[in-house]
Amino acid sequence: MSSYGAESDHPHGSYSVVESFPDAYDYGPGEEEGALGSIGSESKPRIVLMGLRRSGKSSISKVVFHKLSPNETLFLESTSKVVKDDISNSSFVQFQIWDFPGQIDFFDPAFDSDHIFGGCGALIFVIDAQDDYRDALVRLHQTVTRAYQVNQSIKFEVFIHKVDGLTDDRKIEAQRDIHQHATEDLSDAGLEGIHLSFYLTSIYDHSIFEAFSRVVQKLIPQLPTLENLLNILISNSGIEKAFLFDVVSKIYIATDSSPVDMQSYELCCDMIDVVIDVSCIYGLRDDVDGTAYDQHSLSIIRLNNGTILYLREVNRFLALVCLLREDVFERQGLIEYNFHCFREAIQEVFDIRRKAMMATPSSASARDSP
Ligand SMILES: Nc1nc2c(ncn2[C@@H]2O[C@H](COP(=O)(O)OP(=O)(O)OP(=O)(O)O)[C@@H](O)[C@H]2O)c(=O)[nH]1
Repeated sequence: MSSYGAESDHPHGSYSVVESFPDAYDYGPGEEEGALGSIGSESKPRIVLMGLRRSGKSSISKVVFHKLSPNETLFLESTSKVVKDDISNSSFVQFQIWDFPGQIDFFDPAFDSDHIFGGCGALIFVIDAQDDYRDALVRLHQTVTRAYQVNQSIKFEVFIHKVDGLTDDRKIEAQRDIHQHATEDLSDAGLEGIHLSFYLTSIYDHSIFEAFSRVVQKLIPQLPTLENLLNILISNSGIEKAFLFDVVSKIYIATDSSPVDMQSYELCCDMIDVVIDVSCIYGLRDDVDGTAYDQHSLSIIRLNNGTILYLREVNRFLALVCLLREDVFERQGLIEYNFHCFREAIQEVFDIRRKAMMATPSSASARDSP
């Protein structure tokens, strides 16, 4: 079973807001229908992808948000224009990704850094770890200093990318080296206050989804509330680990506060694929319009090591996926009860946000726009 659909099959994502550089910088507020009503494109948090040519920026965006198979990225053409991509997968994960061409010139007068960095929530800088990365470090420094001058609240995220080609030792060495040089360059420039986060990523495994999850989480104001709710759920139900997933992108928007290990995350991602694939094949009725994921979506998978994977629909975008021991699952009734309380609490978080958005003039004007 494949988890990848053709780009046009993507159920929620909208793509291809391609505008030519430099005209790309002026565009009016668009409208996007999300779970919370219409949200103007400009009011969505923006994630900017930058890095040298061929570092893998477009591949990351396509694999994570458009279900492109990693092998198909081999045929991607170099980006010559800024590609603005509205991500509206879930009511929580609503943002824009701007994919910049590698050859972008900050000193070009057409490069309007106030506009680009002003509304930017996170800047992801992609470094090809399989290549000589000295030039990339210079560009990283230029990018970060320029962006910081405009907007001091940007989260700077460095993806040390294409690590599938490296041994474990070389991965650690590359991370240490890049971390050291990047932070030294900043402190030499008197910018110790800038915090960079580093991630080892590859489109050929789950690391890119995990890294993107952590970037997106930083842009979700409700994160502490969600984490708290998950902590309460797991401690009262004997669950070992719980993730709140955006089903379409497989980004986890929150997890409990115990550390995340990649194996658990991969298992949960695979479970979502299995549930969606099986539902697509056996769960859809010919006579009724339906989706593979709905309020009836529920799955329990027993592994041969005494672990249970448990998936429940939370709302039409989000799923709770948990790992727990088989003996704990004997108290399934308790888990079900706690889950219902959890789902209601999540609904309340949504309601508060919806009311807050209705009350703010900017969202009201976005809703009123034609
Ligand atoms: N091995 C490996 N190759 C990757 C990975 N990600 C991307 N690539 C390859 O890197 C090449 C360049 O990828 P692109 O996504 O086009 O790079 P880009 O940064 O958008 O390039 P420009 O548009 O020129 O700025 C493609 O052949 C991808 O298949 C990865 O994680 N591992």
